[in-house]
Amino acid sequence: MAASFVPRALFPTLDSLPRSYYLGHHAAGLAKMRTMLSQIDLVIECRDYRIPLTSRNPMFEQSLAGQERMIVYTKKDLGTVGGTHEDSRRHALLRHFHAPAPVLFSDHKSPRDVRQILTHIRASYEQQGSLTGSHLMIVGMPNVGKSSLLNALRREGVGKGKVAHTGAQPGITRKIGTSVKIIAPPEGEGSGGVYLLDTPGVFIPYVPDADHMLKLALCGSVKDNVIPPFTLADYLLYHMNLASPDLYSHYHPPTNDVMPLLEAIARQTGRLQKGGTPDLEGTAMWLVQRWRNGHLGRFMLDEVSAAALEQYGPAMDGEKQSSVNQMRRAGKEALRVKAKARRAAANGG
Ligand SMILES: Nc1nc2c(ncn2[C@@H]2O[C@H](COP(=O)(O)OP(=O)(O)OP(=O)(O)O)[C@@H](O)[C@H]2O)c(=O)[nH]1
Repeated sequence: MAASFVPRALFPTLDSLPRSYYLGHHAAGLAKMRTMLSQIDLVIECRDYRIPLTSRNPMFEQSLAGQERMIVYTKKDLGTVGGTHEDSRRHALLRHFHAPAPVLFSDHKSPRDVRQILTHIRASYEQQGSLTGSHLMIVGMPNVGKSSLLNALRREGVGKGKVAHTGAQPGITRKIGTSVKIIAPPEGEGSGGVYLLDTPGVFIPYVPDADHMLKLALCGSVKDNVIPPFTLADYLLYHMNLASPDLYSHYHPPTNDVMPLLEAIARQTGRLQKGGTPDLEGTAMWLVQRWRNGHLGRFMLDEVSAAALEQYGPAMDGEKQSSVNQMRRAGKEALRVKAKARRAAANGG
């Protein structure tokens, strides 16, 4: 690495970025989730490990108040190389932060991680002693890995294959599905067992500022057409430089300028348009996708420290409360628009 290279300490504030992100079906999903909570014994709340703070949603937390829940930090493998002292420190802080709710960390491809989650689920089920079985709901931001976890729990729990669709774009799970069995009833008992319900990405990301929006977009919780590809690639470059410019040294020497990096990658990987000009936009999305798949470094986007968690503490300040109200209003408006469109379609336009 060039000794003189100094990474940007801050990413420039981008006032033009959209700060709210809203999908109509989220509102309907959230409303439906609320009506179903009374039949749910345990909520499994998935959060993206790389953004433990940014993935918070006060509105969602309000809806779950008083519900027994378990927090699962998904995509652990993308935020860390694993097994370091730093990981243990971070895990301890997050466990303390969410107490008394149990906190687990998962890579959906790790049978060990999935079995640990199953052990907690089983303990909760046995404690309830329900004869009719235990009903769980899995919730979390779009694209956080809910369906992958559901499939993994089912695979490890009852040895059955994939039921829920997974995908690299947010919003794959659109309808609240039926429940699937993940733990069989005890031997000799016909009824019982543990059933898990998949929900759509009802955990609408809470986006108070551009930095939140960029992190959510980089992690794939916001559709890729919301943030311009160059902005997203530049934001990734900013984080790669903070982690280590060696991450892209194969393509370019350390730089704070994303365009020459994209051009170098486009040429080296053959991403060229007619006439041989580099396809910079396509390369920007390819770069982001490479990172999302763990090929350009595994690092956190949120710094997890006691002070940062304190700042994000459970108390909701005025600003957050007003954001919750805004989201509620946006939700109601989206439902009104949808209902109007349906009425218009029923009346023949
Ligand atoms: N590396 C890694 N990738 C994961 C993990 N969990 C999920 N993914 C990937 O993340 C993407 C989204 O996963 P899904 O399970 O479809 O996410 P979802 O929360 O059900 O998505 P929505 O349907 O949009 O709400 C897929 O490409 C998965 O392969 C994980 O633990 N590690």
